[in-house]
Amino acid sequence: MNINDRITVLKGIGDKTSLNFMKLGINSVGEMLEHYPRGYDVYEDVTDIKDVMEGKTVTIEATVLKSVEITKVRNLQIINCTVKDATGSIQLKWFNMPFLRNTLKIGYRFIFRGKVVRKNNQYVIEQPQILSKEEYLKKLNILQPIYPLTGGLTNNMIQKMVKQILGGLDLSEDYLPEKIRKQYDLMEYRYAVEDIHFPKNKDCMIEARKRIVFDEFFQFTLALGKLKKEKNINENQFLMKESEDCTRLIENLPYSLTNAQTKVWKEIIKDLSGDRSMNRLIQGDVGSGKTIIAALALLMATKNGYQGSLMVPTEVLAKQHYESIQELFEENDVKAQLLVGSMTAKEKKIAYERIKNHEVNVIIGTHALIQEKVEYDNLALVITDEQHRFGVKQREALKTKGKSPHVLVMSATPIPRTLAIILYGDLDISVIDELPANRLPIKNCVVDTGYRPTAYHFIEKQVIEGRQAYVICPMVEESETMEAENVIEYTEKLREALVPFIKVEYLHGKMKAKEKNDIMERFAANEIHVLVSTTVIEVGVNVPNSTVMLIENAERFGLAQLHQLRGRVGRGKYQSYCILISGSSSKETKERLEILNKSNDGFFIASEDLKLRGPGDMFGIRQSGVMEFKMGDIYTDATILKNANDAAKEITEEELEELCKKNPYLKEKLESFAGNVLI
Ligand SMILES: Nc1ncnc2c1ncn2[C@@H]1O[C@H](COP(=O)(O)OP(=O)(O)OP(=O)(O)O)[C@@H](O)[C@H]1O
Repeated sequence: MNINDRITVLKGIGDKTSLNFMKLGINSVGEMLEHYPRGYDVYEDVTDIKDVMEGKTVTIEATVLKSVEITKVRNLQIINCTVKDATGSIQLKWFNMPFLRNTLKIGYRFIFRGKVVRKNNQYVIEQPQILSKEEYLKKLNILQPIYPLTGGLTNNMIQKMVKQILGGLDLSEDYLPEKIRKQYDLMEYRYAVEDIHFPKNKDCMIEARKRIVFDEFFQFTLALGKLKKEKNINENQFLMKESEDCTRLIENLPYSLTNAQTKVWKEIIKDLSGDRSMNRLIQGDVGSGKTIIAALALLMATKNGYQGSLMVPTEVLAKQHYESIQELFEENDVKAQLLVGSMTAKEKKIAYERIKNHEVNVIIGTHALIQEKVEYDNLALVITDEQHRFGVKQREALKTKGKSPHVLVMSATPIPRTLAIILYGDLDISVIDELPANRLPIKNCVVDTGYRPTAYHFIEKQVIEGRQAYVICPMVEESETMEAENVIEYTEKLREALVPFIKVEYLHGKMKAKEKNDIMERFAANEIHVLVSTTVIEVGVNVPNSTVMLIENAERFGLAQLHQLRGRVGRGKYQSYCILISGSSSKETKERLEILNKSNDGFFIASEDLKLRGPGDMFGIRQSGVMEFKMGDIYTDATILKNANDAAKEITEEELEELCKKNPYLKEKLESFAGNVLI
C-alpha cells in the first residue's frame, strides 16, 4: 500500500462509500491516516445515581425497577424505564426501540451509559447504551476516538480503515531527523499515528498528539521560511506621496482618530512612501476601528493615481464596505466598484472593463477580486483580512504588469506578538490597542434558558427605544441542514413571543447571496429590528444601532468566537448588552463563560481561555476561524509552535531536499501551506 493510493484500495470502500469519505476531504490513504479524531470518548467509572449531574455523560450500574412503558407521540415511540441502585432511582428514555422491552426485565441488572438531561424537573438519561459488566470492563478507561463524520460514515468505519492502513503501510522510516526528535523529545511518527488513532492511554495520546502537532507546525514554518527566501525583497514599485485629501478626510470625520489609529496610519504612510513595498498586518480588537485606516490607505493610493482593492470574506461584508466607503469618499472623487460572485455574467463583464480601463480606482469584493479574468490597470494596494491571505499563486494573479502591490492584512485575532511574528512570516505588525473613547463597555450576563422570557422582554424594551438586536443560534456540527432549521424555528418562536410590531427576520449561510444582502440592508436601515442568525454575521458586520447580542447555546462556541460575536454590538454610542444563554450547567462551562462576563478585552480572554484549557487539551473547544491547523491550536500549543519554528529555521536547503525525498508527502504539504500563506 502507498500513501498516495486512492482509498478504494481499502477493503470495504467501494465507489459509493468513497463519495462519503470524499465529503470529508479524504481521497487518499494518506488523507485517511491524517483524519485525526476530534476527541475521545472515555468510559468513566460507575457513578451513584444520587450523584448524576445534568449535561454530563454518566455510567450507572442499576437494576430495572418497573416494567418498561411505551408511549406514542405522533410517529415516535418513547420507551421509559425506571432503574435504581443503592443510592436512588432514575428514569431512562429511548426512542423507537420497542424491542428493548425484552431486554429490560424487572430485577435485571445492567450498566447504562448516556447523557443526563432535565425533563419536567427530573433527571433523565436519554438513549443510554446498555452494556453487560464484561463489555463495560473491557472498555473502561480506554480512549475511544471520535472522528469528524458526515452522513453514511461512523466512527467504527473510520477506525477499521485506519487499522487496515496501519497494517498495510510501511511507516518505519521517519522523515524527521533523529537530532530534532531527540532535541524536542518527540516520538517516532509511526507510533504517533498509531497512538493518535488507538491510544493505549491518555499519556500516550498526549505524546502522539505532540508529535503530530509538531509536524504540522514544522511543515508550516518550513514553508514560510522557504517562501521568505524565494521572495525578492520588493523595492517599492508604487511610490506614493502623502495626500492632503487624507488629512482633510480625517478632519471631517464625525469623530477623532484614537492615538492608536493615528500611530498606525502614520506607519502606513511611511510604508507607502518608503523604499520597500508594504507588507503589514494590523491587529486590533473587534470594533477598534480598522476600517477607517483601510479606507485612508485606499484613498492615498487613488490620489497617487493608482488603484486599490479591499477583499473581504463574505458578500454581505463586501456590500457593507462598498456602501460605507462610497459615503465616506463622497467628496473625494473616488470611483468604487463592487465585485462579488453573485453578480451576473453581464455585470461582471462591465466591472472587468471598468477595472481594466481605470474607470474605477477602488475595488471592493470577495474572492472574485483575484479571479483570472480580472485585469487591473495599476493595482498598487491590496487590503485583505487574515483569513484570506493570498498564497503565492493568487499573488501572481494580482501582479500588475509584473509589479507587486503593497499588502495590508487586517486581523481581529488576539495573538500574542511572539506568536504573530512566527505565524505571519515577515509581515510588519501594527497594533490598534485602544478602543474609541465614546464607547461604553458592553454589559454582559451568563444565564440559563429559564431567563429567556426576561431576555425577550429586555429586547422589546430596547427596540421600543429605537435600538436593534441580534440573536445567534449555534451551528449544528453534523447536520448542516439543521442549522437553517434551527434559525427558522427560533424566528417563529420569537415572532410569537415579542409584541407584533417588532420585525424579526433570519439569516443563515445557506441563503442565496442576494437574500442575505437584502436582509442585511434592511437590518442596517432599521427596517428589521431583531435579526436571528447563525454565525455568518461573525466577522465585521457593523450596525452601530444594535445594542443587544443574545447568544443561544453559548457553551457550544469557543471564547474567541463568542468575543467576535459580541463585537457586533457596542460599536456606537449606546450602552450595549451581551446575553449568553447556556444550555449546560456544568462547572467548566460556567467558568469559561465567566471569563467573557468579566472582560471585554480580546487578549485577556484568549490568555484566560488558554489557562483554563491547558496545553494538550484536545477536548476543549478549538478557537475558530484563523490559522486552522488540523490538530495544532496556536494558543494551547504555543510552545510546540515555537519549538517547531526553531527547528525549521535550522534546516538547510540540502537537508530540506533530503526530507522531501524521505517523505513524498512533504513537498505537496509545503506547497499547500504556501498556497495559503501571504508573503
Ligand atoms: N476613533 C473613533 N471614534 C469613534 N468611532 C470610531 C472611531 N474609529 C472607528 N469608529 C467607528 O467604530 C465602529 C467600528 O469600527 P470598524 O468597523 O472599523 O471596526 P473594526 O476594527 O473593523 O472591527 P471588526 O474587527 O469587528 O470588524 C464603526 O462604526 C466606526 O465608524
